[in-house]
Amino acid sequence: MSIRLENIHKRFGAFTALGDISLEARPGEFLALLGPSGSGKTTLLRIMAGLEFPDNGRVCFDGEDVTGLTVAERNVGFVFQHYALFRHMTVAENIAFGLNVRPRRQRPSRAMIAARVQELLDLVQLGSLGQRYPAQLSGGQRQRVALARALAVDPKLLLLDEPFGALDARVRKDLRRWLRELHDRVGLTSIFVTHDQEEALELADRVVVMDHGVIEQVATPLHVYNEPASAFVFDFVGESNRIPVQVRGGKLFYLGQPLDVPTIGADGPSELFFRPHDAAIVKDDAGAIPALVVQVRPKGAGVRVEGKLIGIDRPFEIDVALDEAPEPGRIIALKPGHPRIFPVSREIDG
Ligand SMILES: Nc1ncnc2c1ncn2[C@@H]1O[C@H](COP(=O)(O)OP(=O)(O)OP(=O)(O)O)[C@@H](O)[C@H]1O
Repeated sequence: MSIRLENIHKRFGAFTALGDISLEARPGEFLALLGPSGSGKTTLLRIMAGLEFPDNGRVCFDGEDVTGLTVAERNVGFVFQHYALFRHMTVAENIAFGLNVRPRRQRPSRAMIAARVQELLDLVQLGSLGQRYPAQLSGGQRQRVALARALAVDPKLLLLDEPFGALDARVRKDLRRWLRELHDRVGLTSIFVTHDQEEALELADRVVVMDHGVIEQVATPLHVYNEPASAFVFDFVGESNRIPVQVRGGKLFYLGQPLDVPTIGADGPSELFFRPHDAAIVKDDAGAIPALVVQVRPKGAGVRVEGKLIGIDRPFEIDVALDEAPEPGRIIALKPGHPRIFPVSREIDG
């Protein structure tokens, strides 16, 4: 199923939670809504589910306008972090819930429901735990039951709001992979809310980066990481160093000195961004950025060098090979690789 949002606006009193959101998820796609707390991710997901209604705009499923339909009429599956399992019901009863509450004429027979529950238990790899109660399961197992419950009604669209938020890092990572496989196997269209960039980049076909109720960028994980559309996206989707610079006549200046960095962009105050693993320590300090090394720590096969930029007292982090590790206390010359330059804007000031 495809889902299309057209010019969605949502206000809570005088506060605009969603500006003007237009977005499309293709059939079978796995989309991640990524953004900081309060950026409007959950509100957007609730609007798709039919738990919240927009002030303006349309929600279409497979081209059909469903904006006015309730959650019960939309047949979507959803898993919310705080949408807990029913404690007084067994795992099997929890999974069967959505089928059992159907009006009599639409309800499958008891035997069919039991068979469907077993099929879902097998799918989420909890085959023999149907008679347990939620309190007798681990957090990760509970979230898998919540997923099975969401899938019981055969939704074409699965909406997930930080479903693994409360779990520890290891379990989270395993469940993430498992969820992606499940999505592919069942042939769903899934939309996943997270504020964790690693989760979004690892799971999604495309990432929707949101801030202050608007979409900053929609692109594949590789594209948002390597070609971020704004300073906000650069900062939010990975580790970054940001340095205040001036663009003048196609050249870049840092504290009045020219930097040996290719520049495209309009004249004016700007910020230079680069990732820690894209920087090098160079011998020649002409055109480079002087920095004081404070700490050197192991990182992967190399080291993470941390310290302060000389002249502006701003921290930096770069990753270099072990045999290039500088001594703490030394002054080095930094050369950014794959730099991006953005004019100074609201996000950077903020
Ligand atoms: N029912 C409501 N009444 C008033 N304001 C609301 C309501 N629901 C959400 N908001 C506000 O709308 C904004 C967006 O909230 P939303 O929950 O969509 O953000 P989010 O990106 O999902 O954040 P988080 O990651 O913290 O869950 C927030 O500033 C929030 O306080």
